[in-house]
Amino acid sequence: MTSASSSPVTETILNFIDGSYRKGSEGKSFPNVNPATGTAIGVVHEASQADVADAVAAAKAALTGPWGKMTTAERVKLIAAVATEIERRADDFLAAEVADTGKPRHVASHIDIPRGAANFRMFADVVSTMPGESFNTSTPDGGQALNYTVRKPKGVVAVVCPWNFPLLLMTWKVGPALACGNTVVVKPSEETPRTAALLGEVMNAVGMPKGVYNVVHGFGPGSAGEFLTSNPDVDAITFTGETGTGQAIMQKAAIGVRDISFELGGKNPAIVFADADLDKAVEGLSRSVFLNTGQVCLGTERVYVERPIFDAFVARMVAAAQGFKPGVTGDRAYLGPLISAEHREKVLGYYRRAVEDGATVVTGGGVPEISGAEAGGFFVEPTLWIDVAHGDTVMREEIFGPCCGIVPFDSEDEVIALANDTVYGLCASIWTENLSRGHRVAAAMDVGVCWVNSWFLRDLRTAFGGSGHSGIGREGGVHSLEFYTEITNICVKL
Ligand SMILES: NC(=O)C1=CN([C@@H]2O[C@H](COP(=O)(O)OP(=O)(O)OC[C@H]3O[C@@H](n4cnc5c(N)ncnc54)[C@H](O)[C@@H]3O)[C@@H](O)[C@H]2O)C=CC1
Ligand SMILES: O=C(O)/C=C/C=C(\O)C(=O)O
Repeated sequence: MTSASSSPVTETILNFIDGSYRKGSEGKSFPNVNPATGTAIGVVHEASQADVADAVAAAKAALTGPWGKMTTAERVKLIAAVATEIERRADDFLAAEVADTGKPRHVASHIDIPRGAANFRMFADVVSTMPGESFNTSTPDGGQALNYTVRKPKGVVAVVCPWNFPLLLMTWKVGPALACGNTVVVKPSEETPRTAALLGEVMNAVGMPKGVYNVVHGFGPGSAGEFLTSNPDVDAITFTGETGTGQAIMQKAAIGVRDISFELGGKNPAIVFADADLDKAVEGLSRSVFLNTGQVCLGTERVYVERPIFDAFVARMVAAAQGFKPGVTGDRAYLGPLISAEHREKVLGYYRRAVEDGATVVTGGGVPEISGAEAGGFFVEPTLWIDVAHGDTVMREEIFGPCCGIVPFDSEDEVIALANDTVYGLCASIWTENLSRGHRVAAAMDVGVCWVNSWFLRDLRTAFGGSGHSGIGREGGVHSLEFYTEITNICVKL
C-alpha cells in the first residue's frame, strides 16, 4: 500500500526509493493525523539513515542511467506526462491532500492539485524553449572566437518541503529539477507525507526511470531531513520552510560547498491608500489574511491603512472575517484547521500576546465552538487587531495563522518606512487607484514580490523568492534554471 488511493483511514504511507515502495529499515513509524478531526488516519514509515543513503545512491546512479542519456525532448515529454497523470488522478491527489492538511476541498481542488500539475507542464515548456548564450570574441591575433554556454544538471537535488501547500510547493522544485535533468530525493513535511508518496505511483505509471524520483519520510534534526541534507552525495539543496530551519540546513550545505535555494518565512505588509477601490482591497486582503487559514508564506500579517478610510476599512474587514466560518463541512464558509495541535498552540499564544501588549481584538481572538466530527480539529477564529504598536510581537514575528494587525498611517514616506522595517522581505501588496504611486511605492518595497491591486496573482514564469530572512535566490521560469543547472562556457578559437 503506497498512499491515499481509496480510503485514507488506516493508510500506510511508505518511502519511495529507486522506483519501489519501502518500509523504514529500522521499523520506525509515526502517526498521520487529520487536522480537521484531530484523529490518526494513517501510519508513516520513517526512513533510517541507511534508507536515506539508499535513496541518494539511487538518485546518483540514475544520473548515468537511461535518464542521464535522454535528450531534452525525451525528458520533457516524460515530465509533461507526469502533469497529465496527476490531472487524470486528481481525485486521488485531492483526497490525499485533504486528509493530510484538513483543508477544505475547494482550496485543494482550485490551488494545490492543479498548480501541482502545472509546475511540471510549465517547467517542461521553459526548458524546451530556453535559449543558450553566445558571444563572438575578437582574439589578440586578429581572429575570432566563439563563446557559447551549455547547461548541465547539478546532479542529486535534495528537496525539503513544508506542509502548507504540500504538492504545490514540492512540485515547484521537483518540476524544474527534473526538467533540467537532475534527480531528486524529496523529504516531505512529517505532517503531510501523502502526495509526495502518491507521486511515486505517477512516476512509475509514466515510465520514469528508477531512482529519478525518491521520497524519504521523517522529521528534521536526527531524522530524514538532517540525514538527507548532510549526505555528501547530495549536490544541491532546495528548501521551503522556517527561517530557523534554513539556518540549520545552510550549515550542512556548507560541508562540501553545496548550492542552496531557500524560500523562508515572511511578515508581509499591505498598504491601502485612501484612493483605493475599497471593494477590491477588502476582497484581496481578506483572501490574503485568511486563505489556507493564514498558512501561506505570501499571506498578509500587517495592514497599513491611510487614516481617512481606516474606520471604514476595519469595519469591512471585520464583516469579511466573520464570513470565514471555521470548519470544512456543511454550510460553513470553510476556514480550515491549522496543521497541528502544536501549531494551534503557537497561534493562540500570539492571540494572547496581542491582548497582553494592548491590542484591541475587533473580531475573533480564540477557539470556535464546533460540534460533530470536527470538534477535535485544530481550528481557531479568524482574528483582527487594531491599536497595535509597530514594536509589538504580533507585528514583528511571523504567526502563520488567520490574523493580522491593522494600523493607520498619514504619509507615503511614513508607510514605506514602516512596511520595510522588518527582518523579512518576501512580498507586499499596494492598493491604490493612482498607478504612478502604485509603481513608485512598489519599487520602494524591500521584497522579492510586490503586487499592486492584487495578491497571489502568480505567473509561474516570474521570479519568486525573498530577501533578508525570507530566503536566498529566486525560483520560477528561467530563474529556476539558474539554480538547477551548471553552466559550462565553451570557447572555440575560429
Ligand atoms: N517562503 C516560502 O515560499 C514559504 C515559506 N514557508 C515557511 O515555512 C514555515 C512553515 O512550514 P514548516 O513545515 O513548519 O517549516 P519547517 O522549517 O519546520 O519544516 C520544513 C521542512 O524542513 C524539515 N526540517 C526541519 N528541520 C530540519 C533540519 N534541521 N534539517 C533538515 N530538514 C529539516 C521538516 O521536516 C520539513 O520537511 C513557515 O515559517 C513559513 O513561513 C512555508 C511555505 C512557503
Ligand atoms: O506559487 C504558488 O502557487 C504558491 C505559492 C505559495 C507559497 O509559496 C506559500 O504559501 O508558501
